[in-house]
Amino acid sequence: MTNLSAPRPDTVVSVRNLTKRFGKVTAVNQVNFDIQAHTITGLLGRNGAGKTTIMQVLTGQEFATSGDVRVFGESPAENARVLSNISFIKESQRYPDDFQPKHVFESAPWFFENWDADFAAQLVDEFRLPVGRRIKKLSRGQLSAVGVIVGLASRAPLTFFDEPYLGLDAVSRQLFYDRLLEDYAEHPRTVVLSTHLIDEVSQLLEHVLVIDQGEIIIDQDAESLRGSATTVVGMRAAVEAFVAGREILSREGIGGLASVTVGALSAEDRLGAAHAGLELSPVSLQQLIVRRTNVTEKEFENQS
Ligand SMILES: Nc1ncnc2c1ncn2[C@@H]1O[C@H](COP(=O)(O)OP(=O)(O)OP(=O)(O)O)[C@@H](O)[C@H]1O
Repeated sequence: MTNLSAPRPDTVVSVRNLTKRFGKVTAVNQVNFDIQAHTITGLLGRNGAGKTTIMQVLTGQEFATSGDVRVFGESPAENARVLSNISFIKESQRYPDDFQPKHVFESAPWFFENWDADFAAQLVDEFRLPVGRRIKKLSRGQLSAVGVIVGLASRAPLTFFDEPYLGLDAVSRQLFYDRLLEDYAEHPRTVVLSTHLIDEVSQLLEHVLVIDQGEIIIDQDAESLRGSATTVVGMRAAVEAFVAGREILSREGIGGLASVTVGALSAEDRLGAAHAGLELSPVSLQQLIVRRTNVTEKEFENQS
């Protein structure tokens, strides 16, 4: 998919021809990509696409079937030096019986040398997390908050969030996005975020990796991806004249009005559209990805 040869010097993750099979299931098939230092990358895709499997291989929790995976220039498998620089936050995290959130936060400095206890305490307040309650008794959202707090306050040089906020309400999710962005600006690090809530995180993402059926189908800067399609709306005849000869991604219309989504437009194209009395609107990242993964938006929302 990408122009892959030798990784750039600021490459934190480098994946070459990665295949991971579970018995007869090929979860990840000949995948190639790099992740650059100090970026926030969205790892996106439908259910069962292979996102978690990729993160498990990158964090040394699963072995690759074949291919080469480098994290900070080394194989992550059974590599304590690499793993001490990684924080992997996932919904299925298990804690010892009888553990309370405060025990998690007290033991975190053992694992994360950049752990910021004050930041963790601030987040506990903001997420209203009952730190003295047994983890087993926490609500789903409170359990997610434990993971999110660990992921943020650990300030690991490489942090993976795998659907970290299942159960978090809209206010708490916004809090997570805000704190992530603020803290990332102050303490730059490399973050990989796997999510179905694409539009919610869209503004956070600098790079987008989309995986579909075990293969990378998009590996692109978020900015250029956003600019890769535009919807043109106006009187049918004017719209049709404007889009003639262009790549058409979708087309809708009602009466004399038409709405057509086309590929990237130049500044000159945009001026031309304005002169023709046409309205241009950006296509959301979610819509773009849904189109490329070939499902209807309804189907996508149902599985999110
Ligand atoms: N331990 C396993 N044994 C057998 N199959 C597995 C195993 N782990 C994952 N798979 C399969 O590999 C594929 C990729 O799974 P993975 O969990 O990586 O997807 P995902 O993109 O994270 O999905 P979701 O968005 O639903 O979490 C799926 O078809 C899944 O059923």
